Amino acid sequence: MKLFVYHTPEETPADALPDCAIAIDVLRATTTMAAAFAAGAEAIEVFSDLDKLVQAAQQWPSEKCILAGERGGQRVDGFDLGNSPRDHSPERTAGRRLFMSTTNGTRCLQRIQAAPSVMTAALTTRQAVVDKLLAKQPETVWLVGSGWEGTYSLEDTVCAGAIIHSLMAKNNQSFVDCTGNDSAVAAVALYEQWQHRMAELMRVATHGQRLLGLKNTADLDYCAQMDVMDIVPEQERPGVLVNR
Ligand SMILES: O=C(O)[C@H](CS(=O)(=O)O)OP(=O)(O)O
Ligand SMILES: [Mg+2]
Repeated sequence: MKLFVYHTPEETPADALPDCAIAIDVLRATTTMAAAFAAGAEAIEVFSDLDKLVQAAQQWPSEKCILAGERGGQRVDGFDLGNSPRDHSPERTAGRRLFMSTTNGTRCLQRIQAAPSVMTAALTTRQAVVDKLLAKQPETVWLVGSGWEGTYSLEDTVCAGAIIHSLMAKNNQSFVDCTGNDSAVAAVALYEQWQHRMAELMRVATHGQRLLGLKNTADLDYCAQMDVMDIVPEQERPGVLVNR
């Protein structure tokens, strides 16, 4: 298995696809997706266009649907939820279908949706993702950070590094065996530097500072947790994720 890290969706090669592509948006879309599945969501449909999202949701009984939309870090007016993992509970989410749009995570999933296998990862689900990769053994894996509006986000790359770090340890492999590009090596170094200080890293990261500006420290601490959920959202068809 060779792992390639791309800091943003825009960095991925236009003329190639891996066997498995993994979207990472630690703050907060892929952390929130895992939280929704942990609370019993039936599926998550992702959209970049809010009008299309509303039209798709109208095809379902309203009691089955949750409209989850975020712009500028805040809930979209008229939507049920924004993009907080703490919004999800079995009472609110179990058996329901999320129709979701966020600033960066949605764009990342759309960029990789043609890959034969597509998953999402977060720090909360790092070990579950590693175990899934060990079971599936894809030859090539892209770990794609969602970044922020086309620029690099520290927390996404540290999550990519955490995944590679664990895979190398479990397989007893060297960097040469496991990493496919220089960004993968750098991501592991970043993880090794911060692995015991994830909550601090969230506060150093510009994305974390944006959320702090919105007085959202609780989401930062939630998203900084490592290996707390045995959930791996996987693409069933383009734009639709399920928890198999
Ligand atoms: O809701 C989020 O955390 C971000 C938007 S912002 O950076 O806070 O404005 O969206 P995401 O798609 O999860 O990066
Ligand atoms: Mg983000």
